[in-house]
Amino acid sequence: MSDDPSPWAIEAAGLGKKYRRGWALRDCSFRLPAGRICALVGPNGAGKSTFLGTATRLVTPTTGTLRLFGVPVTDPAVMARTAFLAQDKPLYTRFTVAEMLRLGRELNPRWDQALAERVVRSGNVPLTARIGTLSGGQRTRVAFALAFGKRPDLLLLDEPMADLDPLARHELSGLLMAEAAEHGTTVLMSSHLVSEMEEMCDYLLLLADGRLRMAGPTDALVPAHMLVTGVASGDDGVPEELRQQHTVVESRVTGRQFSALVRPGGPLSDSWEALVPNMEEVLLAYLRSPGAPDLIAGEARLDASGEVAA
Ligand SMILES: Nc1ncnc2c1ncn2[C@@H]1O[C@H](COP(=O)(O)OP(=O)(O)OP(=O)(O)O)[C@@H](O)[C@H]1O
Repeated sequence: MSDDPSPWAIEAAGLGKKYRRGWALRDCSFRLPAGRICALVGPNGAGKSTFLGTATRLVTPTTGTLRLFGVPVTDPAVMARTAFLAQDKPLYTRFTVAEMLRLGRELNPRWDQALAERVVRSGNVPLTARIGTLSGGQRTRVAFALAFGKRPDLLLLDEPMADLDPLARHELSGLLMAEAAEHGTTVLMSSHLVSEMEEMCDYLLLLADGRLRMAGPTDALVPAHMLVTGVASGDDGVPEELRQQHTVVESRVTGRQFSALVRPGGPLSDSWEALVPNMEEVLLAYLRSPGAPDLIAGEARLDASGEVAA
């Protein structure tokens, strides 16, 4: 989208949402380049749906600002460019599938009927069936068809794959990646299926307890870590040299051996064995270690006033 004022699909600056029980999202600042497929991960209650709610104007932030393609999310112009697949997949149960797609066509000027029908038909969902008679997974497919059919520039998906069978997940994630690549669509997708996210996504946001713990391109974040094992030494078994020269995200001592997930600050000692972790190992280490320093990659950094952070 060359005429866009901004190469950033999402810019969040100091974004926060406070409910009576407390902060659901706190001081969330990052930016997501247009055209990326981004995983939004984190434990239950981390604030993922709350963030997606702010991007779809269903949730009004308590603090901060959010811009989509350089335009404040409060500007009605951005709504035509986004599609949202909510966790509970709200659809009209009395409508038939065909009527639901017709509604999509009438409400959206960029509607792609052929694509929407392809998504529905490839799951053998009859166009004449009433939504209320469909299985959970079939309804999800119809909701996918509505979101894809809108041909959005930004597709926001809240746990889209949760009730799909493995075959349907595979097929729809393939379609999602192909559509995104062909049309330059930016996708932000929350999910607990980390290994699937690792295959699909090239950008990552990790939320925990309402806070952004990690943000950036996956090929910058994941390889910034190593799994290190060696002979335990020192007071608590974790070698002092490891702590002094590298950032230890998580460590464990079993008998005479220590193991740790670290962000190397330089070459690692030859006396330790080092392996490259996968995305799940990195995410789990951060989630088990709330005190570990956050990792916001340079490209993703924005400060609370919306300036590019150092
Ligand atoms: N409308 C609301 N009123 C009060 N508290 C809310 C509301 N919506 C969310 N919360 C709280 O905000 C926090 C974040 O919730 P949110 O739904 O954003 O988490 P999530 O990461 O999407 O979780 P999950 O993986 O379980 O879907 C939770 O503690 C939740 O109880």
